[in-house]
Amino acid sequence: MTLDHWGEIKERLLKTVGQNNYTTWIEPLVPGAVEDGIVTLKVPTNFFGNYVSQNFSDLILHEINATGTDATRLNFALNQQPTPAAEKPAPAARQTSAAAKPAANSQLSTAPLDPRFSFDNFVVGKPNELAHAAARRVAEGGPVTFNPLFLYGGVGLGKTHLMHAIARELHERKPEMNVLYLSAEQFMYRFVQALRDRKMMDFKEIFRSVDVLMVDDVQFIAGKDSTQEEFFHTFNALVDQHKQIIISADRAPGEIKDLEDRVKSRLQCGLIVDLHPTDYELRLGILQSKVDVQRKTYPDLEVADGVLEFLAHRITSNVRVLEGALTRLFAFASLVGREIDMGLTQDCLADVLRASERKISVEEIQRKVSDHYNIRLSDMIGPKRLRSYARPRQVAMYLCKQMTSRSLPEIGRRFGGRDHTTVMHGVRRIEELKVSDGQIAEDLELLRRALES
Ligand SMILES: Nc1ncnc2c1ncn2[C@@H]1O[C@H](COP(=O)(O)OP(=O)(O)OP(=O)(O)O)[C@@H](O)[C@H]1O
Repeated sequence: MTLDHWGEIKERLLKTVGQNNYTTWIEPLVPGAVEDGIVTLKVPTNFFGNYVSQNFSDLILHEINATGTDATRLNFALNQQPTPAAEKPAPAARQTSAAAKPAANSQLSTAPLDPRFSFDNFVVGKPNELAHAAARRVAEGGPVTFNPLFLYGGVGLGKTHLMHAIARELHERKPEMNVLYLSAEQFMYRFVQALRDRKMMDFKEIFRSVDVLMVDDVQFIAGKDSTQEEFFHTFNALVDQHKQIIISADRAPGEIKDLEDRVKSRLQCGLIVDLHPTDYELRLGILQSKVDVQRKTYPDLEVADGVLEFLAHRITSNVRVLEGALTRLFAFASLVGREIDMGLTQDCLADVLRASERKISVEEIQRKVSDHYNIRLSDMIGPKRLRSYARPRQVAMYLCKQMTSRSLPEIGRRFGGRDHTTVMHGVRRIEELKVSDGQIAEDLELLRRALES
């Protein structure tokens, strides 16, 4: 039996996966036989089949069933005859490797680029300005000055956004360049696949033929010895040829556990830049820019004064959460036909607000800070005015002000019943020192990370 309604199934998938994913991953599929609930789909390469299987098989199964065929499982088989769709490189591949060398081009597929992730809609503020500037520089595609560019930062702070923006910009400026963007997980996956299919020569050729290699979330290969080894060789081969490498991770190379020293030291050779946790101004800027995007879908919805400021103040965890909150707010407001004001925000985002409230407590901050400076908690909170206690105390007050929604008097109360002016003085002092004293800036950064992890 063959699969009926493939056209309709594809149309439904287009709606769920979006145009980009559709053209790259769904369009080239060719329906085959249906036997005992197993639907065969023909795919142009093994890699392609595995990617679709991992990412879209549930959806595809769902849509097949929705159009009346009883299907329990998908089977991906190599398509022996090239299909019109498979003959063309997938758009995502074209996006980043328009003029790839012929030998590599037929095999070079790259992770799809998210159309929302461009430099135009990346909001720049103090915490990310360096990372942004470095990303812009490599996106010019000029001579390689630092190799690799290593971007790191906590969850949801824009690493993937910047990586996609670089790939996109490189493609636009230098379409002849062969740019390969993929996650470290995909790197490993393709490596393992090549080993299994005895295609290591092809694998090496593909990876060594790129002009720019971009690997997202490199911490993923920690502890995976043979993948690390292959990554190391790929890395060296490309650096020797003066090809640009761009890497992202959730922490600095030296802090990635179970990463071989030689890989660490390679990663440390270039420029390492850090996406710092967002500050209030950046969060507000991001919210404003995301409101402009939402307005395209909901032109009639107004956001009352104070709502964005409130969100920027309260949701400090990461940009993804902030973005999700705003999307939910617009969808909810349009459903219930209400204006987006503080009342609606509180109703609609109660869970998010509670979670971010719960996230970091004054006590946690006090504990982390006293551990960090190796002093007793009671000394930090107590009355002693020795500098070795007073400075950590001010650091802790500063972090409480920044990372919790507690007021100055409340913070004062929890620091041994101090007055709010003492807290204010402490916060100001740390703000000054943050600029003039590298050690304090570093301490704050480490503490903030530890608290947010
Ligand atoms: N400065 C920014 N301007 C606009 N949007 C941003 C900014 N920073 C992050 N975002 C948005 O936040 C979301 C999360 O960003 P992204 O996926 O790049 O995070 P990440 O650092 O790669 O996180 P993860 O560690 O989970 O992989 C994305 O939708 C991204 O567009």
